[in-house]
Amino acid sequence: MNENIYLALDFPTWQETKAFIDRNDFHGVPVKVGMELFYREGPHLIDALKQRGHDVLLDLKLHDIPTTVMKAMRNIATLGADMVTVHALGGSDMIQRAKEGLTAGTPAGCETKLIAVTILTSMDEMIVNRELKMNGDLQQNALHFADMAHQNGADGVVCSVYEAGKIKHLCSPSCLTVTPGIRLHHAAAADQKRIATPALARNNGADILVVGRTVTHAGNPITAFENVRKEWAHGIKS
Ligand SMILES: O=c1ccn([C@@H]2O[C@H](COP(=O)(O)O)[C@@H](O)[C@H]2O)c(=O)[nH]1
Repeated sequence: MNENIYLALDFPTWQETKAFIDRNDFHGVPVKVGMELFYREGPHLIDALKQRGHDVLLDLKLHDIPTTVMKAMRNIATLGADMVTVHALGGSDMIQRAKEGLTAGTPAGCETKLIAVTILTSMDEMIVNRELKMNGDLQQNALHFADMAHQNGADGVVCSVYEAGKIKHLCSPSCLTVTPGIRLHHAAAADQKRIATPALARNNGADILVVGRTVTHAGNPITAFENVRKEWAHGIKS
């Protein structure tokens, strides 16, 4: 069952990942694979997860010169992930070439969607304006990156819950909004800055939730995941 809730498999090894999935009966749940696990286990991991019935968001956040990204994407396309990420900060040419590589490498009958990261949810105005010296409002910058990525071939964007509805309004209802930084009430933000509950994500019109530590570090991951599902499906009953 795909409810568009992707569980972030931020574990060091496949052995630990598999043990977590099996222990909590998260079989067939859509998953996000990031750098930590992918750099340890390599490309065969994607096939292993697909064989076990998981939809896979491969979150490698490519950001390099356009030719390098195009060639990397041509290889990534053969892995069979459902979505793959690049940084929008790479610019319009990089995004176009990423799409070109993805299209060229994708086997017939398969599809891997290209998703562009706008502004990381671990960043706030302090970082964006004062450290990175980006001008203007964080949200306006995120919307601009989303629009640029969409116009250059991205199928969707990674953004915080706070930008999701606005991005869909600006770009297109078909532009997928993938939202990390999800926390259940009272869960620690840790290194995230723009966090939100599943209920707010629902209210703000996000398409896809990425849930990591609010489930994986919970005392009871099954209950935590169930609570995410309930809020995402029904909001919070007052
Ligand atoms: O802007 C972004 C882009 C990607 N991520 C990734 O999502 C998960 C979130 O993990 P939590 O434990 O729920 O904080 C993680 O894998 C990040 O690499 C993001 O958080 N923000």
